[in-house]
Amino acid sequence: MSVLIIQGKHCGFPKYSGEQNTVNNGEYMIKTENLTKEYNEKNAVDNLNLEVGDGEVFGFLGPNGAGKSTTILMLTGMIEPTSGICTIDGVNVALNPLKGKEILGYLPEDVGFYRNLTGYENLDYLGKFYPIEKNEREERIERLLKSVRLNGVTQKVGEYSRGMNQRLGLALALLNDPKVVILDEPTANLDPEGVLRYREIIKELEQEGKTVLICSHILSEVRAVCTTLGIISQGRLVAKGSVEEVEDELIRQSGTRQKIVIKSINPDLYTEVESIKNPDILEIERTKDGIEISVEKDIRPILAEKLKNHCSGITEMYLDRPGLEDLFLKVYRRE
Ligand SMILES: Nc1ncnc2c1ncn2[C@@H]1O[C@H](COP(=O)(O)OP(=O)(O)OP(=O)(O)O)[C@@H](O)[C@H]1O
Repeated sequence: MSVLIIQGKHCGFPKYSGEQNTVNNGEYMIKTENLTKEYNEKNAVDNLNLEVGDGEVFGFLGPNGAGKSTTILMLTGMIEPTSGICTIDGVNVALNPLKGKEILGYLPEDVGFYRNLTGYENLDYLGKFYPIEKNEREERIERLLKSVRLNGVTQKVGEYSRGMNQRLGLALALLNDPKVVILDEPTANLDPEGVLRYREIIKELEQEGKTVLICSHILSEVRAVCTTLGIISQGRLVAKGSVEEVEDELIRQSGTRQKIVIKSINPDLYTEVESIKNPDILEIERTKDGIEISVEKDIRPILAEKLKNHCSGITEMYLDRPGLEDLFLKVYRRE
């Protein structure tokens, strides 16, 4: 998806109807209700119900063609839903895209800028579309360019590397000091130093209480910065929760076993664990230096508590399960 923010060809905002267009969302900053987008009689997004709370850093994941970009285009008011609604901080963005733009900062996958202007000139020109005083705008531009390490760069954007272009895109997404930030593949073109700085910026946004939705295929990156994750597949939300909860769900969907491995010289360990009645324990196996417990979810704190008085011979206890990337591949390779 290649988008020029504000003036690009994809900015075909639906007209503001003047209807009542805010709803009470409780604490949700991003909310979709039965959000559907149909293309060629097929639902790219299919009755999607998504809720992202105030201050969450939410990772929005899914295999190719799952409907992520289509969802983001609806959240940013760039395309209209076929049915259902989406709100940002209670604002129905399809009915009031201009209000939505005040609340929202958006970094598209390929952000387009004016090639014959510098980074500063681009931000200054595009920043004039926001209701920000000149002095405030200039101060923010200086600060944001410094934040993305582009301060003092006098090159025209046409001479920027892809990474520099993406960093400028992040600065633009934050220019209106948005409550909600949507980032589409924000690290795709960044070098390792750029990725580190990006992570710091996300931490800063989190500390400022912003709500951030990050769409990325780089799962290790998502895992590093996101407090919650959601997985969309065939236009529907199939898992949502903390990273651990989503991993648990993928383990379930993939039929993978996760194990708690306990190393111990204590011969009574097997019997001790067998006596613990916990529905998340599926199977216990003896190994040459301890036991392996197949579990529904990570119950190490419970085991540690139950075993603390009995099994002084425990030398090691760890969870053995595939990471998010492996699980994702297992579940979605067939799609
Ligand atoms: N403008 C369009 N016209 C017709 N079909 C479309 C259009 N945009 C998207 N689609 C279809 O909708 C489905 C979802 O596409 P979308 O781009 O939202 O997926 P995605 O999750 O962002 O994928 P990727 O990870 O590859 O970017 C796909 O089947 C795609 O072919």
